[in-house]
Formats: sequence, C-alpha cells, structure tokens
Amino acid sequence: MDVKFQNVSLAYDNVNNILNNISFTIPEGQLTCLLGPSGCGKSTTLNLISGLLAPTDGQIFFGDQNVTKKDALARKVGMVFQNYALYPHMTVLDNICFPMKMAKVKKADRLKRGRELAALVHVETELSKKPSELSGGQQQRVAIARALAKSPSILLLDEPLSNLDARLRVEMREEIRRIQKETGVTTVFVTHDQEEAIHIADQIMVLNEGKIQQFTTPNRLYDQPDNLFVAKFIGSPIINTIPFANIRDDFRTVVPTQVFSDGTTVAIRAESIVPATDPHDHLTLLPLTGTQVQSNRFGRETSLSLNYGNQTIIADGFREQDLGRNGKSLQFALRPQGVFVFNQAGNRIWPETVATNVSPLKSTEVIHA
Ligand SMILES: Nc1ncnc2c1ncn2[C@@H]1O[C@H](COP(=O)(O)OP(=O)(O)OP(=O)(O)O)[C@@H](O)[C@H]1O
Repeated sequence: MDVKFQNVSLAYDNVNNILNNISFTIPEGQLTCLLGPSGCGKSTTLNLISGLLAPTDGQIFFGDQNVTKKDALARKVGMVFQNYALYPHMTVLDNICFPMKMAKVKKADRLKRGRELAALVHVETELSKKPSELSGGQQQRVAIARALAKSPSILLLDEPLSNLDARLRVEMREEIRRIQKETGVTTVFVTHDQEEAIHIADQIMVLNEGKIQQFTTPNRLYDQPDNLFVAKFIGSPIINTIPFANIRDDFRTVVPTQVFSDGTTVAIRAESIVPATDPHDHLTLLPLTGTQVQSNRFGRETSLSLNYGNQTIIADGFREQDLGRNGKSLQFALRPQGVFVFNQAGNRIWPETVATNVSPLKSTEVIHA
C-alpha cells in the first residue's frame, strides 16, 4: 500500500511547525529511507505515518483510504525500534506469536505462522530461548518477525540497527533488505547514516529542518544532488567545496554565462579529480593546476590533498605513479560526473537542473538489484 502525505504540517506546541506543509508519496512494496541529521524530523514523520501522532494540518492516505483521523491500531502498521522492546519473560516463539494471540488467531494457526516467520528471519533454531539469551542481531530479527506477525499494511523501522556493532549493522541491513524483498511489504526505514540508507533503500527522502531536500533513488542523490545540503550529506569522503569566485576563470569556457555570474560554490567529488594524463581520456574541463599538499597510500588506494582555489581538496582518483611531490605544483583534470555549481540559495544550477521526483518513481528509476 502506498503512503501519501498531502500538505502535512506538525507543531508539537500547536504554534511552531516542525514539519511545514510537506507532500510526498511513498511507493507500494518498496523500501524507503527517511534520512537526515538529528532533529530534522525523521521520527516525527514516521510517527505521523504510524498514527502515534496526528498532523496539525493536512491529510494522510494509505492507498485510497484517508487515515488522517485513524489511530495506530486501526492503521495496522508494524513497528520496530532500536531497543527491540521484546517481552523478556516470553520465549522467542511466544514473542513472535504475541500479536496474533492479541488478534485471537487460533493457537495452531499462530504457531504455524510464528514458525514460518522465525524461519524467514533465520531464528528458527532459537524458538524456546528467552530474549536475554540472544545476541543483539538475533533480538532485532525477532522484533522484525513480531512486527510482521500482524500482517502489517506497512512496516516502520526507526533506527533499528543503531544498537548493533559495525559488522552486525552491515549484516542486518542486508537481512532487512532480503526480508523486505521476500515479503514485499511497503517499508519505511529511519536512519541518520547515509551509507546505511544508500545500501538498503529503493529511494531515500533526505530531510533537513523539517523540509524535504530531495526524494529519489540513492544513485540519483549521489549523481544529481538538487542542492548543496544533499551534495554534502551523501557520499564519503564528503564532497569538496570551493568558493566559485576563487576558480571562476577556470570554468569560464565550461559553464553558461548565467552560471558564470550566479554560481557561488563549486562541489567536486573526490573520485572526479584525476591526473591530467588520465588514460581513459574522458575529461571535459581544461587541465587545472594545484599544489600537492600531501599524499597517502592505503593498500591499493591513494588519497591526495591538493591546494586548489585557496582550498584544500581531497582526490582519490590517482594511482601511486601519478602522484607528484609534496609542495610542488600538480596538473589534474575533472571528470564530467561529480562536478556541480550551486547558487547563493544552495540550489544546483549546473549541470542543468533535472526536475526531481517526489511522486512514485518509475520502476526503471529504481536502481536496487
Ligand atoms: N514530543 C515533542 N515535543 C516537542 N518537540 C519535539 C517532540 N519530539 C520532537 N520534538 C522536536 O521536533 C524536532 C524533530 O524531532 P524528530 O525526533 O522528529 O527528529 P529526528 O530527525 O528523528 O531526530 P533524531 O535522529 O535525533 O531522532 C526536533 O527539533 C525535536 O526537538
């Protein structure tokens, strides 16, 4: 079932809007991430979807049904939080079956379904254990199975991996992806971790200060950020930024006149900075010159700090043999992708703006395999 927000606002104190007139559609059967820094309104948005919060203004639809006035129970959403919230005195199987017991599903039926769900999340060998006997990852698997036990219309996950260590986080995000694909349940996943979002999502809604910055596929966010906030929030290492005034002349023959006069910031991805003698020979811009500040090699990779336009920028598209000497000038060039110019308001003005999508994406735009 898709989820539609129409001009939704939310003020906790009925005065100051945390979310201000936002509209979007979360497509059916896919995994959508709400991504943004702390306090941007991710949990508020999720709680509006679940029905734990009611909007101050606007309407919310599940499919064709207006659910704005319906509570969490009536909306039949499944929720998973970071702290698992399993019942400590119940076994794994009883935890998973609990929502079905509340719904008065016959015992034989709920035990059968409970075992199926345990197998789906790979805890079928732990059925008689108590939560305290499980690892964090296993507890989160049980929490997901329990959320799925009520056959939810929508599955909502609020930072479900933040209590897990780094390795388990990666393993569990793949597992959530698999479970979502196998069940096909429309899923909304809240995270502040851009890498997590990029790996797990069909599409990502980037929020900042209660406003949608961009809502599209992970690749499109990376390749065509609408604004400087998105360009800096998505990608690691963080995109290089240089005041356009410092390097405007280098771009004179490359950008249209309007961009030449309106541009205030250039942002360049580290991998888009390559040696002037790039063997692939697919450069767009004139050769540029900077000063090599420092270079580091980590196994097969190099990281190069360059001074260009009175700014230190990072390049990771160099091979060791292409490096120069620290303190000496170095010729380099830019790849066509990963170079953007933003105006005073922070909006991308070059390459040309492509209209972004806040409505359901065409299936061809969904890049997840
Ligand atoms: N119950 C509340 N009463 C008043 N203000 C609140 C309440 N809950 C959240 N806020 C405020 O609303 C804003 C958005 O909070 P929200 O929890 O949605 O952000 P978030 O993006 O989920 O942040 P985090 O990643 O830190 O959980 C914040 O400024 C927060 O202080």
